Amino acid sequence: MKIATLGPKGTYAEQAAIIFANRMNASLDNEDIILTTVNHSLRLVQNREVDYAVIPVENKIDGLIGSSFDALIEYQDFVKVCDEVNLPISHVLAAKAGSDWKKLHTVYSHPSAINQCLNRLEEYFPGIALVPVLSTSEAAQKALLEETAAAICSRKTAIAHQMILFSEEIQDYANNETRFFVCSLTDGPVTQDDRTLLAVRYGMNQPGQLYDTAKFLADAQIDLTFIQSRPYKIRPQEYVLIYEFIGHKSSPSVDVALKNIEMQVRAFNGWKKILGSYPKRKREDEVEFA
Ligand SMILES: O=C(O)C(=O)Cc1ccccc1
Repeated sequence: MKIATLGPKGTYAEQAAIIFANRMNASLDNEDIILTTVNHSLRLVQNREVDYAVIPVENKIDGLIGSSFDALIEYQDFVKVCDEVNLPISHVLAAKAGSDWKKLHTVYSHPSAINQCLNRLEEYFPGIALVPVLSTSEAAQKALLEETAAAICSRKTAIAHQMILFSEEIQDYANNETRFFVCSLTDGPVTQDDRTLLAVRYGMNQPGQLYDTAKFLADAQIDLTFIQSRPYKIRPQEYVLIYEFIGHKSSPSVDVALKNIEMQVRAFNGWKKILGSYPKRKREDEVEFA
């Protein structure tokens, strides 16, 4: 099995990919994990160069990771969400061995990780420069090159680089966790505890469009888990709406709602795309081993 995910080595996404491979009883060698960007991971699935992509989509403190949803919309013709991993997250603030926290000037991390620690960082290090990079492990690599920089990353990654820990559990709220989507060329199987992700573009604007979609779901007794809007990047102040709800796309009640939504959006030259159906999973530290 080959899996593409966010790199370089040492990201939380890599941990999620390994957890998913274990769940599938697949053995992974180092070369079976391709460490790259979120967009490129999905492209590798589309081109059949890997079986799965694992991408971060939602953090308990910082919320939905918009750029990952944009990538799912971009690749939706071929790539579907088929599973998820809910990973407990605990960040450290780490720096090159020998650095002095009193001289700290810059903190690098993934933008979501920075947001998860914003209050603490402002309290402990007022005026510090917060610099976003593509991942927490890239942040660690950057911090190692500077005497006055630190990274927000996992404890494991900091230890692997022999860094010193200025602070552990640096996130603003306890019991932090991030949800990752697993993506492949097909949706997940029906498990009776599934969710579906739907993207809707309404086309011509009409009052009550969001209400009508929500009503089709409500009429079919479908429970919404979130609605998110993303910019429709080719026209200013226009949006793609993303709905996540309980139920597999192949269940009869979801099918009825989706057919109604299809008629609704077609009437105004809009579109609807199913981004995938996938089992709802427990947080990994609550999973019981057989
Ligand atoms: O940068 C990482 O390590 C990622 O996997 C993305 C991310 C960043 C912050 C919290 C969870 C996941």
